[in-house]
Order: sequence, then C-alpha cells, then structure tokens
Amino acid sequence: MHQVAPDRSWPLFDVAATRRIEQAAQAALPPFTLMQRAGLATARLALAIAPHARRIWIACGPGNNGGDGLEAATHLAAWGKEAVVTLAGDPAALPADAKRAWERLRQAGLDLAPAPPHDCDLCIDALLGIGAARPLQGGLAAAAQAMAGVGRPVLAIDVPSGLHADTGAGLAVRATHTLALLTLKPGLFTAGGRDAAGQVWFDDLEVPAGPEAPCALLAGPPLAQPRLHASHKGSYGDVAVIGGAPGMAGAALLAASAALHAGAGRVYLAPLDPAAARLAPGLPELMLRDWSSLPLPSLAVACGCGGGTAVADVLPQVLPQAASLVLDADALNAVAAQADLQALLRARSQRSLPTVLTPHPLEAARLLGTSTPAVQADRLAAAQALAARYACVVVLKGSGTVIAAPGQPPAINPTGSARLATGGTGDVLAGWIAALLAHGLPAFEAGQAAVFRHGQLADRWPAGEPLVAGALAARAGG
Ligand SMILES: NC(=O)C1=CN([C@@H]2O[C@H](COP(=O)(O)OP(=O)(O)OC[C@H]3O[C@@H](n4cnc5c(N)ncnc54)[C@H](OP(=O)(O)O)[C@@H]3O)[C@@H](O)[C@H]2O)[C@@H](O)CC1
Ligand SMILES: [K+]
Repeated sequence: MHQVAPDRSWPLFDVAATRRIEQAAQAALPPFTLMQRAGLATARLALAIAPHARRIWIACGPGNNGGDGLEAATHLAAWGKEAVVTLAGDPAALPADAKRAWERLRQAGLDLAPAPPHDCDLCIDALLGIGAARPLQGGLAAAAQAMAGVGRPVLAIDVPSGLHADTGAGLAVRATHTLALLTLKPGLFTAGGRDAAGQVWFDDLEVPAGPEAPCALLAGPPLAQPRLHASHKGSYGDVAVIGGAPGMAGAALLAASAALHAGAGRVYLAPLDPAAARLAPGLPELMLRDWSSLPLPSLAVACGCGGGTAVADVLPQVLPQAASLVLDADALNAVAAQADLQALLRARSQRSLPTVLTPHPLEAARLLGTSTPAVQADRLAAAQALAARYACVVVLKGSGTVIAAPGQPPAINPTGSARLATGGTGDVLAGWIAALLAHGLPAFEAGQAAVFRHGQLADRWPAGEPLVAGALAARAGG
C-alpha cells in the first residue's frame, strides 16, 4: 500500500480497464481472494488513520464495494474495535463475493446495525465503488448525508461513493482519505475528485496491470534542467509576450515576469495598449517592443494575456510565424470566434511549429462549441477533443489540470490548490510555459512541467503570506 504523492508519476486506469484487470485476476486466483485482500488493506489503513478509534462506522452498499466494507469490519472487530455496520440494501441480494463477506461477518458474531451510530471515531465509506451508475438516492443518499453530519474522518473504499471513477464528476461523499484498489482511477484527481477523495492511498491487491494500457497518467515532477557553465543568454531562448490591451497591461507584465524568472534568455514585452509602452514596467530586464517589430520566427510567443479584442488583429501574423506559441485567454476567445484563425492554428502542426493552448473550462467550451458543464463532466475527454481538433497541446486548467496532446494518453497534474484561484495566475502560467518552449522543451513536456511547478509553488507557499500573481511570477523557476 502506498500513499499517492506527487513525487513520481502514476498510471491511471478507467473503469473498463479495471474491470478487465479484475476479471483476469479473479480467473487466476481462488474465489474471494481479491475481496479478502481489499478488506484487509482497508482495515489496516483505517487503523493507521485512527489508531485510537474505539467505534468505527462501516457504511456498506449493495455491491462488491459494500463487500469490501463487510470484510474490513470483520477484521476491525477481531482487532478489538467496535464495528458498527450498516447496509443500504438487502443482504440476500448481494453479489457472490459480498455475500460471502456478509456470511463471514455473521460467523464472527456481528450483525447489521439498524441505523448509523450517533457518534464514532471514523467512518468507512463502502457504499459504492466503480459501480456507481447514477446519483446517490434512498438509503445510500441517507447514509452519505449521515456521514457528512458525523464530522469525523471518512475513509472511502476505492472511490468516494457517488463519484464517477473515470471523470471525477458527480455529487459524492467527501472523504478525508481514499484507498484505491487494484488500479488508480483518473476521477480521483480531476474535476470534483480531488475535493471528494482527500488523501489518496493505493493498493494493487498484488495484481499487476498486465497488458492494459493506462488511459492517463498522474504527472510526476519534471526533470531538473541544470544550466551548463558554458552557456549564455542565447542558450535559453527568447520569449515575447503579446497582450495587455488598454486597462489590462498587468496581465502581459505578469506573463513576461514569469517567463523571465522561469529562465528565458531574453524577454520582449509587446503591450497592445500604446500608452502602456511608456510605462516603466518595474522590470528593467524586459525589452519593450511594438509587436509588429518582433522577430516572430525566432521567438516563443505567449499571446493573449489581457489582450482584449485587439489581440484578434495580431493573430493572423503570429499564428503562422511564431516559432513556438502559447495561446491564452483573449487569444483563445478570438480563435473560438473566427474560422480563419482556427485554420491558421491547425496549420501550425503541419509545419511542426509547437503550440500550447491554456484554456480554463469556459474558454475550452467556446473552442469546442459546447458548454462549461459539458467540459467539466469529462475533462479528460474535453482536453483530448481540443488537442485533436486543433492539432496541438492543450492545458485544460481547473482542479486537476489536464495536459493533452494528439495520439498519446493525457496527464493530470497533481499539484496546486485553490490558492491559485486569484487574478493573474493564468498569465503567470502562460509566460512560464513560453519560457520552457524557448528553452527547447517539446510542447507536452513544457506544459506538464510548468503546470507542475506552478502548482507546487502554490502548495509550498507560506501559510501566512498572501499568494498574489506578481509574487508567484517572481518565484517562477525558483
Ligand atoms: N469482485 C471483487 O472481488 C472485488 C471488487 N472490488 C470492489 O468492488 C467494487 C465494484 O463492485 P461492483 O461492481 O459490485 O460495484 P459497486 O460500486 O459496489 O456498486 C454496484 C451496486 O450498486 C448499485 N448502484 C449503483 N449506483 C447506485 C445508486 N446511485 N443508487 C443505488 N444503487 C446503485 C448497483 O445497482 P444496479 O446499477 O445494478 O441497479 C449495484 O447493485 C470496486 O469499486 C471495489 O470496491 C475490489 O475490491 C476488487 C475485488
Ligand atoms: K466507496
């Protein structure tokens, strides 16, 4: 059993693949072996979470997830805990493995409680796992509500009940800990998954994934990029930030600052507000230019960043010329609105010019011609659809940022928190990605590395210190 920490990457498997892995293992092992292992692993983690717990409520549901809970309850009772077991369903209708767990519970002298306990030291959520097929209702919904009311740690078995294991969508039990079994599922790490799952643990039940290919990866830390002594500013590439329409100069400045601090050799700032060009940006390292004078074919360009509607006039030049390109915010809205810009964007991949789009869910919805809820209902699919449609790398922002590229499994970023939900952090990310593109990283790696470090910086931000985008940019790459 391992805690899933952002110190390495992890393969993720969807429900269909998990079912195939489970079936192959069931066929190779004596009956009930997997559920015994699942129940024992759950009971062990429960003890580790709440070693001094006296009363533990195990809330079981009508499928094999409930069976895991019944099996865990038998262990916990044998170890001297008061195990209060409820079952939202009919014991006679349990599937075969779960029924066997139920019989073992009875043989151990335990029985079902008619109702949840008034108080307990730990709840175990064994209501639903990967079989969650619809919103929680009836006895399952009542048990989930009671768990929320207890106000104690909640250990979810496999998946917080109600959460869609593939997508992270759905109203779910809010767990403090989740023990994923057999495989790690992508829904634990994106959309509502991170809030529902809490701290994630993983036990493969001694079953290898075999020939199954992961549907996605949980990203690990990017490789460090040591700088050679025999290098100069030209070794690290040039970035230009084009954005900052009247009233929004700060966005472009934040992106430029991030690119500079993330290690770009030289950074040009090309504000779209003519008045802004006369303002001292506070960063003497930046080179102010009119966008039309930039040497686009030798630059990594970050375009958008407070560009307003003015950015639409720039894109017909930038899209075909920029050596590598990050499109953010207003640039994405311009592309969503204009078919000619979409054609120019798609044409970049035919010339092997790297491009990264950094939409938030609403921008992604505009680019896909759909709604924000539809994007959030399946973030992995939305990011992959965008990458395929525009033939580029997509960084779909939000909880569990997804990085997608055509023809390869997407990555989900494990770092970052709601502390990043403050103005300008997206501009910082765009400039940071541009710096890594300028350095020569392939687009997917650049997106993944910048997103990981950007989130990690926020995770490590001192608790008492306000996280503002300017300070974040100043620590980019640090
Ligand atoms: N087999 C094994 O040995 C192993 C199994 N393992 C464990 O089993 C879990 C998968 O078990 P599972 O396939 O039985 O699915 P599970 O999530 O328990 O629920 C299915 C039941 O819930 C019902 N139901 C669904 N939604 C509902 C709703 N909203 N409201 C009400 N009912 C609802 C659904 O009813 P139906 O949709 O069929 O009408 C069905 O009766 C997996 O996550 C892992 O924990 C692992 O430990 C490996 C070893
Ligand atoms: K569960």
